[in-house]
Amino acid sequence: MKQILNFINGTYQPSNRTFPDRSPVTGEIVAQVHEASREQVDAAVRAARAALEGPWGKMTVAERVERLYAVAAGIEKRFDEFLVAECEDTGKPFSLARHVDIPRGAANFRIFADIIKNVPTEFFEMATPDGRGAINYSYRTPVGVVGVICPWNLPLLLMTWKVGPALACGNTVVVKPSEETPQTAALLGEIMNEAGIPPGVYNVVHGFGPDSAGEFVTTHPGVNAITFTGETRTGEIIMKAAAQGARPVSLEMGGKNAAIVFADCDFDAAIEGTMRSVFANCGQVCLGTERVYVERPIFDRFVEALKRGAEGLQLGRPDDPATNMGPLISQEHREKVLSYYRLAVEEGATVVTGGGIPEMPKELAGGSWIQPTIWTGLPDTARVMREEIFGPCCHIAPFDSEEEVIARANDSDYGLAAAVWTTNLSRAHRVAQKLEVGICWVNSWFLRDLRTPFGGAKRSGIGREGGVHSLEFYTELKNICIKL
Ligand SMILES: NC(=O)C1=CN([C@@H]2O[C@H](COP(=O)(O)OP(=O)(O)OC[C@H]3O[C@@H](n4cnc5c(N)ncnc54)[C@H](O)[C@@H]3O)[C@@H](O)[C@H]2O)C=CC1
Ligand SMILES: O=C(O)/C=C/C=C(\O)C(=O)O
Repeated sequence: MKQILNFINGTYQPSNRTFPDRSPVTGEIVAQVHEASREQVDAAVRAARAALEGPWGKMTVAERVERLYAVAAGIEKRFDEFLVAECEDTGKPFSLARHVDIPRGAANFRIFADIIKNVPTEFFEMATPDGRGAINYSYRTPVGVVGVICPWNLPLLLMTWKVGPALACGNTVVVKPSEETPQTAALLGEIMNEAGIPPGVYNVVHGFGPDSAGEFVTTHPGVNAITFTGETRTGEIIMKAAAQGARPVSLEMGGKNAAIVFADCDFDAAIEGTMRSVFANCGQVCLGTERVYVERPIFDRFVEALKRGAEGLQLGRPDDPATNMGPLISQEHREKVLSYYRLAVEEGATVVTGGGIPEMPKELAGGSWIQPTIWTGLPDTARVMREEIFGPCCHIAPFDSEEEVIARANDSDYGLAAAVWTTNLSRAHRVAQKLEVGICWVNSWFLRDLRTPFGGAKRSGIGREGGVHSLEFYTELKNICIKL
């Protein structure tokens, strides 16, 4: 059986306790994961601290950048290994991971290497009473040891989205991958060694949240800052842990994202984009759409077309080229999503399609498969309309005016992302500016320029990462004032 080890101070380390890594596709155990003890987490944090003082801390930006390029190249060189590991853990189709997860894993190192090379600094001249003046300039230093707590939905993509900028800024990291998806974070340790990243810069500790590696990392006084993606309730717990020592947090959390489809949209593009935003990654994307609002004149046509699309999705093994939807991450998560499928009916929804468990071939029957599902007929007050489900499902509601739909889209505790579909340019700007979200796509979805700010409003998060915004979190910005 494959063993997934902790990666501490540049070496792979077993531990006394293991837990199973199950395939969401078949339910079979694919590996045993070594759960880091409190002492191992402490060793990882101490290694990360020591690395700050060692060769890593002494490197020039140019030297760091060369190594980050080598990490990106290392991922690309072993692309297929990352692909297989990621799909084994998540069950997602190869076609998705090949185009999104693995290339982004490499891009996250390359882009932040580029950014750190080119980052400008502020400079202010000032007058002084003696007439000689003074100058001020800002100077960035690493924040220190960064705790990186990751979810399971886009494991390599989201982990490297944090580790890339953290290392570019000269920090060291202790990564806690999700217990569901430990493989690619562990594999990345080999790439780090091959790329000449000194021991202790990148550490990986496996385990769970409470009373396990997640809690040990976030409560460790040697960790200077914590970045997290996952559920809002977990983010709140981590924020409390970070309060001890007044440590900064970057939190990217849940969403209940709306898509707004105006009657003047490019209909086919809106259907294609909404298909992706609802069903990609089996609906397990924090940016995904769970509430679709469609202007009344095209409502029936839209519901019919999305239904056709959902019913055309091919569920199957990740390596089957025909597959375009995988299973949910686990039986436990499927139980959660199915509880919302039942709740939708109890709350009075009309089930347009789906609503249950699909029939799968015998060899896949142990997987966490679920039907893509569409509802209509719920009031905006229904729990299904207000709580994050994180599955391949959406509710479609008609609307009659721009003001009405903006108010309904904004009527949410969350504020992560939105998609607006219209060919009216003025309306696109007007609506996008009024939506209470961190990211608004117009006539697209998940079109990502990594230099742009990324994060959520309201209960969807705190802070922005991406481009120079990541530098705000991963560096201390110091002002140096020199009297001339
Ligand atoms: N919006 C998003 O990006 C995501 C949302 N979710 C939602 O969250 C639900 C729960 O999924 P989980 O994987 O359990 O998400 P989670 O938020 O509980 O877990 C994310 C990470 O946090 C760690 N963690 C959990 N509790 C912790 C604690 N007390 N201290 C430190 N670390 C802790 C976990 O081990 C994991 O690495 C899902 O059903 C889904 O609805 C899950 C993944 C991503
Ligand atoms: O950075 C991205 O492109 C994607 C981010 C997605 C999430 O944060 C998520 O699904 O949790």
